[in-house]
Amino acid sequence: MTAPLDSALPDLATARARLLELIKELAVVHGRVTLSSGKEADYYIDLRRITLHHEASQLVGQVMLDLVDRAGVALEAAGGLTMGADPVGTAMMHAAREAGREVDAFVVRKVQKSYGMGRQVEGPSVEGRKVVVVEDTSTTGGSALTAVEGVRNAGGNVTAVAVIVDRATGAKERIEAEAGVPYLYAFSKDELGLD
Ligand SMILES: O=P(O)(O)OC[C@H]1O[C@H](OP(=O)(O)OP(=O)(O)O)[C@H](O)[C@@H]1O
Ligand SMILES: O=C(O)c1cc(=O)[nH]c(=O)[nH]1
Repeated sequence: MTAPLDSALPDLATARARLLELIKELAVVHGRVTLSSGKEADYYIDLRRITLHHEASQLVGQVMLDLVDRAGVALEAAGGLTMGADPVGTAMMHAAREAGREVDAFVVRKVQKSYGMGRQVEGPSVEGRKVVVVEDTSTTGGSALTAVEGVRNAGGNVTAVAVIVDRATGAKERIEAEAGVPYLYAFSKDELGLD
């Protein structure tokens, strides 16, 4: 018989340290790579290997919810541009639920659906609600800004953009200037030992 998993959440310092360790071990890929923006870089942080990982996913939820709370940002829903953002939003939703809070997740489609409900933002309605737009990582900030626009078009009140890893390539400055909301990140590229 398999021993039951210990479902108790680690404290935040432990969660953060373990998540950093897992990101370094599993997500950082060195080598020349083309990015979403078409730019080239010498490393890639494949955070899907983290957000869809059996242990790391729970840590992502805890750490990202804490990031938003520490910044004093209100949230009733979390999500962003599919697909990198999708498991980040759902992890935060589950972490909030563990803490007895009600936070929904949502998904912003890259293109508005042309049939069915014809929505770009899927999930419980964000209309009139405080929404944090999330990302796994940001480079130019373009994906997060697309999500902000989609949420605003759906009537949501964007309170912040929050990402797991910031690559320090101008996303913070661009998002804060163009969207007019704070840009938060859980880990800097320096913490990952990247230059
Ligand atoms: O700040 P940006 O320049 O927009 O780049 C960051 C985006 O790139 C990646 O997604 P990608 O576009 O590869 O799509 P995916 O989420 O569907 O994998 C990542 O998940 C971010 O969404
Ligand atoms: O800019 C991107 O496309 C990008 C960078 C990165 O480090 N990781 C990722 O998933 N996308």
